[in-house]
Amino acid sequence: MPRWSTSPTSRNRRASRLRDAPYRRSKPRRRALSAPPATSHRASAARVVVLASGAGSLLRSLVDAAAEPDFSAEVVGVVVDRECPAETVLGATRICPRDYADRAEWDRAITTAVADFEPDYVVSAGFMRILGPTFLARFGGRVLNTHPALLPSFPGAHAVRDALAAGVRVSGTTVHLVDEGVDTGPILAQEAVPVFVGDDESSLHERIKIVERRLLIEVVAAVAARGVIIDGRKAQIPSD
Ligand SMILES: Nc1nc2c(c(=O)[nH]1)N[C@@H](CN(C=O)c1ccc(C(=O)N[C@@H](CCC(=O)O)C(=O)O)cc1)CN2
Ligand SMILES: NCC(=O)N[C@@H]1O[C@H](COP(=O)([O-])[O-])[C@@H](O)[C@H]1O
Repeated sequence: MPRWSTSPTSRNRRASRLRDAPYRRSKPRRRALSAPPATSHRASAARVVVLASGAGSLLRSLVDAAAEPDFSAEVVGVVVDRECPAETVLGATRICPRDYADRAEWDRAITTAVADFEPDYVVSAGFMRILGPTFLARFGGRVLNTHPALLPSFPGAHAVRDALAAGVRVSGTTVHLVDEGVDTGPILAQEAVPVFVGDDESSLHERIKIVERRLLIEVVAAVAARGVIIDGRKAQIPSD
């Protein structure tokens, strides 16, 4: 499987190469997306933009992990869709509020806002808005999302509430690539989290977030360092 590795070049050439890389197919049904080295403050670190909408605890964990000199990714920007605590985690932050004329216009606006940071990857960490076709055409194959349930169970905006309502004894967290569906993209990693008697949405969600913060950092580090091989509905991070 050919792997596209790109040597650090000018940002413009890199941005256009990144736009093309995810869509070149080496053979039917398989796409390989290498971890393009980024021309950033740390020559080898992949550039990551994080999307958030809420408390931003996962964002904070990722920013703290990426501050370590040997971490394979660097958080270069944050984009939020509303005023929220996540807005204050990193200096380089843009707000893309939902008050555009329609969803297509909002989709174009957030695509531009993210593209301005020239990311290699985008991480949705508590981002509560469905990304549209313009965004996915630009960053498809390079957008990760963390979801507080074991997909395909309990997709959507209220996963923890829905899992409790279903009476499950085990829930968990999923890190997946984002596609045009809602939480339907290829799964990269999952981890189970027990549901305790007496749990409410807050207690269970906090227990899930403890696992999420670690798993998201592990997956972002691995993808940034080794890329992702996408094979139809499945995705695999090559081993070391
Ligand atoms: N194209 C995609 N975009 C996003 C995905 C995805 O899988 N595909 N995941 C979400 C994150 N997410 C679950 O992990 C999620 C967030 C929000 C919703 C949703 O229904 N949003 C509503 C608004 C809900 C609200 O404001 O409370 C909406 O967009 O109309 C579903 C799943 C990130 N983006
Ligand atoms: N469907 C999307 C969704 O529910 N995402 C969830 O929002 C939380 C954000 O926490 P944070 O704001 O503390 O980082 C996380 O648990 C994340 O999985």
